[in-house]
Amino acid sequence: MSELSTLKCEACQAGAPQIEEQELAQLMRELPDWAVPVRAGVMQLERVYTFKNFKLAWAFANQVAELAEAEFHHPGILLEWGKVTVTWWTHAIGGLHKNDLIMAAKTDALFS
Ligand SMILES: C[C@H](O)[C@H](O)[C@H]1CNC2=NC(N)=NC(=O)C2=N1
Repeated sequence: MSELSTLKCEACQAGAPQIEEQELAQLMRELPDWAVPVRAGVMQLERVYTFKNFKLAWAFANQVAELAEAEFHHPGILLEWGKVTVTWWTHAIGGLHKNDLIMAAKTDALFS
């Protein structure tokens, strides 16, 4: 269990700073299976989880949705046959906040 996954998201509003590059690099060591794409200038965290069939992928997608609602921090979730792609970023700041890394670690904890 990563240390990140034990943390709680902090309330984050527009104007909050994006995570610093150095802290991001350090914390990404706890998220080895996640990529950091930049889309339309927005830095994101993304991981593809694979499953034996659609039903298992669907169940995991639902768990991620429940987690997001519980933390009131929401990802992009792409559900396909045997795959779920989860993308975290903070809409309010148009980039990555430490909350996104916490949520990525919590998402990994659902999968393990
Ligand atoms: C209105 C606004 O979307 C809400 O305050 C919350 C909901 N969930 C959220 N989720 C994410 N990923 N980023 C946000 O900025 C965000 N804001």
